[in-house]
Amino acid sequence: MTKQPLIELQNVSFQYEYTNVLDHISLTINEGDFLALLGPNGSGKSTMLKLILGLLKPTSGKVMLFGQDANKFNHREWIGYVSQKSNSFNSGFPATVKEVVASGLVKSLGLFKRKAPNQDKLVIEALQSVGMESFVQRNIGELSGGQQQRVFIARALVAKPKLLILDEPTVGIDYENVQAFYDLVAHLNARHNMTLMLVTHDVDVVSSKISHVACLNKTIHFHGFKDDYVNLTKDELSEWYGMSVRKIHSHKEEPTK
Ligand SMILES: Nc1ncnc2c1ncn2[C@@H]1O[C@H](COP(=O)(O)OP(=O)(O)OP(=O)(O)O)[C@@H](O)[C@H]1O
Repeated sequence: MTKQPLIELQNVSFQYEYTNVLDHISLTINEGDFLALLGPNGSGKSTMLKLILGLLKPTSGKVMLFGQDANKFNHREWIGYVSQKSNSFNSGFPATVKEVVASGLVKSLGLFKRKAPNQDKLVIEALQSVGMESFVQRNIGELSGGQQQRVFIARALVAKPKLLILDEPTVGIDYENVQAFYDLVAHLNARHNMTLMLVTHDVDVVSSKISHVACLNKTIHFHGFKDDYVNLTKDELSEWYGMSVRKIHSHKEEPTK
């Protein structure tokens, strides 16, 4: 059975003023994929996300979402997004976990529309899926960074998206919680067939979970299955990136002593 492409970038270029940031990018993400988008600082990852989220328009080329031209795409609720700084609310922030998660329904309901009849149920279900239902009445600022991150995943999940985009979601979270976080998203991918696009500097920690890797540095230097990425040499990667690259450990490799 052929999988539906959810995101297609067709020969997309983008420039800010005079700076060419993305150069003839073609990339397809299919239903069920778990793609890690890797690239050094300034390589264009956030710009690419903004093009996918409809916040920027390509200078040339085309963005297709769920088979439709992104300009005409009117199902934004199918795409969940968790941004880089979703886990840094301080303790005085005046919103409960319930309110934060419910705000994720705005996209599908419209800002000034009435509360969905089943809103409370949807909020609890979303919190259950990230193991945070017992925190529903708590203030978001009282939670740890890792707990806040889970709440923001629930906020992205409450509208039941088909595609979840995570932009460096584990910055500032300790190692143990990072592992738990990736177990959670891998579960969403494997059990709920949720398509995932994860933007990161470091693929090491997710190596066992992802299905595909794309390496971006203004152009796409590699896009393929994770196992093919694992078999690339360090030199190949460094040449493409123009810098030294940390490599994910293949299970075949001996651990370093
Ligand atoms: N609004 C803007 N105006 C002009 N140039 C910009 C703007 N936003 C980003 N840039 C430039 O575009 C390039 C790509 O930036 P982008 O934020 O997409 O990279 P990134 O891969 O997400 O980086 P990082 O890993 O540091 O977040 C950089 O050179 C950046 O300076």
